[in-house]
Parts: sequence; structure tokens; C-alpha cells
Amino acid sequence: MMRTTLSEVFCSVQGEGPYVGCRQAFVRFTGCNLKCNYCDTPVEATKVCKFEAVPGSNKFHEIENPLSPEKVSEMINSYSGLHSVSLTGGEPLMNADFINLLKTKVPLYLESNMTLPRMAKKVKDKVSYVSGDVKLLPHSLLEDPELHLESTIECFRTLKVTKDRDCFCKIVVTKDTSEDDIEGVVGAISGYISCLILQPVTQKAMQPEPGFLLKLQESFLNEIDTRIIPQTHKMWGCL
Ligand SMILES: C[S@@+](CC[C@H](N)C(=O)[O-])C[C@H]1O[C@@H](n2cnc3c(N)ncnc32)[C@H](O)[C@@H]1O
Ligand SMILES: Nc1nc2[nH]cc(C(=O)O)c2c(=O)[nH]1
Ligand code: SF4
Ligand SMILES: [Mg+2]
Repeated sequence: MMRTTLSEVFCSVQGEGPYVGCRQAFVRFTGCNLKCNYCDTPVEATKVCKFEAVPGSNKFHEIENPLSPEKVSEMINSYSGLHSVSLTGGEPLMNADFINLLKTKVPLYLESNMTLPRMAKKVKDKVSYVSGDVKLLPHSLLEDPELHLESTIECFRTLKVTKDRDCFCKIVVTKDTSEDDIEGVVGAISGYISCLILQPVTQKAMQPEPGFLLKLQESFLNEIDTRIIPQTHKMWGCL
């Protein structure tokens, strides 16, 4: 029977992108194929999955890993009033087969680094919302920068916006983000997305100047609905 290792399951509101404020269950998978220099989340496998049964209580049950899709579905379905279920991590696409076995009452919202095209194909009819990052990382952090870009574009093509699925792109912008890198990739994926979110990195020391973000937004607005939205959940201290 298929099982996977989760670090946490909790109920909160979406803090990033166009669905900010929507009530969601968050399912956090462990493990990741990338090492983003700004990543705010531990990705290592954990012995137990922390489960916040009562939203906002800050009290967690410890559930032994690994977990079955039936158990995870039951945990998710215990919450009420959900808009959708955020599948995050780590990199949730590393668990595509597990995701396909979930049975939830509300639609699935995938939060992905968009670098695993074979896995993207597996979940394309299972997820209703795709929050796809484009990872503009220093080349020293990528094994094969050219393949990275090709895989990103292929993931967006596979999971593109349709009448049954929304797909938007988030790009974490730091003071090291190059305008040329962003322009190239946005041109390649703009036909596959409903909007582009420029998400300034949350750590003060790495943040870009507001003027840089506004200039980027101006240059993309001819091509795609482009919004600047920082992480909002950190502002009011929710999970
Ligand atoms: C922790 S990741 C997990 C999902 C997936 N691995 C990914 O990167 O999209 C969830 C979201 O948090 C964003 N994120 C991570 N660290 C951040 C930071 N320091 N500032 C702003 N956004 C950040 C990621 O870019 C991604 O959009
Ligand atoms: N509230 C809240 N919103 C989020 N949006 C994306 C998150 C993530 O870590 O994937 C996240 C998260 O961890 N919490
Ligand atoms: S892809 Fe996501 S989880 Fe993995 S290191 Fe980057 S931000 Fe963190
Ligand atoms: Mg987060």
C-alpha cells in the first residue's frame, strides 16, 4: 500500500498569490529536488506528522509517518469551510502517485517548483489550481540550467490554465534577480497562465528595491496581468 511522509497538516488561509485569504487545508510533503537559497521551509523527512486538529489552536497531534492516502484524506476532510487543499512541501510533485489517491471533498491546489514534467503529467487532471513557481536561481545551485528552464516550460505547458483549471505563476524576486532571466521565461509561459505574481522575498536582507519590482511589473503588464504580492501570512502570524 502506498504511504508518504508529511511534516504537517493544518488549516489556515492562503497567504500568497491571487487566492490570498481563501481557507485551505495545508498538506506539507517532505523532500525536495531543489535547494533554493531563500527557502523558508525545512524539507527534511520527519518521524511524525504534526496535525493541527483544531484550526488556530497551535496544538498539534503527532501522527507516526508514513501515512496512507486514506488517513491524509480523513485528516483533510475533518476541516470545515475549505476553499481547497494546498499541496505543498518540500516538493509535492515528488508524490504525484500519492496525490492521485487522495479523496477530498474540495478541490486540490498544487504549490510546485515546476521542474518535474513527468510528475506534472500524472496529476494534470487531478488538480484544479496550480500555483507554479519559476525558480530563477544562481546557476551554481542548478545541476543543468538549460534543462531546468526546459523542464519549467514543459510543466507550465502541461498544467496550463483551462476552463477546468487555473494556473498562475509566482516568481520570488530577490536583490540578485536578473531582469533578463525573468523576461525570457515569462515570454515562454505567458500563454499558459492567468496571471503573474512577483513575490518579493520575505527576508529583509535579500529584498529587492520597490522601484525594481514596479519596473518589472510595468514591463510585463502588456503581456500578462502582473501583480506584486508579498507573503501575507507572515504579517499576522498564522501558519
Ligand atoms: C516552501 S515552497 C513549497 C512548494 C514548492 N517547493 C515551491 O517552491 O513552489 C512554497 C512557496 O513559498 C515560497 N517561498 C519560499 N521561501 C520564501 C521566501 N523566503 N520569501 C518568499 N517566498 C518564499 C516559494 O517560492 C513557494 O512559492
Ligand atoms: N498561510 C500560508 N500560506 C501559504 N502559501 C504557500 C505556503 C507554502 O508554504 O507553500 C503557505 C504557508 O505555509 N502558509
Ligand atoms: S523548491 Fe520550494 S521547498 Fe524546495 S527548496 Fe525551493 S522553495 Fe524550498
Ligand atoms: Mg510557506
